[in-house]
Amino acid sequence: MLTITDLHVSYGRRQVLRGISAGCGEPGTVTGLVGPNAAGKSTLVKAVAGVCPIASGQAQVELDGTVLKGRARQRALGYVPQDVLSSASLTVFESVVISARGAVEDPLTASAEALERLGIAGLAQRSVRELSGGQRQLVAVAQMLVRRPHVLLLDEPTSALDLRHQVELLQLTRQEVRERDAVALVVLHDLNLAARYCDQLLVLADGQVVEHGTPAQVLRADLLEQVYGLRARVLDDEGTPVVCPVATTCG
Ligand SMILES: Nc1ncnc2c1ncn2[C@@H]1O[C@H](COP(=O)(O)OP(=O)(O)OP(=O)(O)O)[C@@H](O)[C@H]1O
Repeated sequence: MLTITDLHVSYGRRQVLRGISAGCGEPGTVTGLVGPNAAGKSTLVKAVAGVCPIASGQAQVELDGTVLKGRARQRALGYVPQDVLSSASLTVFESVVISARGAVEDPLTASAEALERLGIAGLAQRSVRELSGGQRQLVAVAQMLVRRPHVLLLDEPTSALDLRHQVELLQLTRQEVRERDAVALVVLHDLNLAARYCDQLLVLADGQVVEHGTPAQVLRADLLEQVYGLRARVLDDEGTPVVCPVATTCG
């Protein structure tokens, strides 16, 4: 379980997160973190991942009734940052094995399995440096998944992927958390993918939570207008909301 309580984060004197509180779902669920540019989504994920200092409040990770601290907390977290830059002169397989070390019993087998699950086993012997943006993004997810974290933190994991790979990655994320009773917090800009593959959505704007609920509860025309300044119709596809922007004079 991941529980965020009254979390404040500042960059210098600039307050970016202003009292975020949210429980990120029951075990086995995916929470989509959505909202406009500069809302504070990446900052929230970084604060939970422990890579950006928290001014006040907390992001508590609980496993089997115990609140995790220190190294145990870090081990339970898996983080894929927004920019997966790598200049490492490693092969894909080596980079995943290094990530797996210390986290799983058999890093070689676990790494091969992770690459297989992501459909990138064919890249195993390629140099990470030579990969395309989308391939690199999938390798970064493999490096995270291979550690079998309890809390998966993915910051725009689909930004470089084609539609098929976006769908497959989100399906895999959902399958992974369900199989292992883990939780995932996933930053997404595509509201229709978020609606389809997330159990709940947390909407941030200007460093605060605007709405939190199931996709059908959250994705309403009035909310889209309020948060994004976007006129849209929201259709219903057998219980899943589908956002259709209304054409403006320039569109
Ligand atoms: N390292 C930093 N130093 C100073 N300000 C920062 C830093 N990182 C982010 N910010 C500022 O914090 C605010 C929130 O940024 P953040 O990246 O968390 O937003 P976001 O919701 O993830 O945006 P996007 O959807 O555009 O990726 C922005 O105003 C940004 O300029």
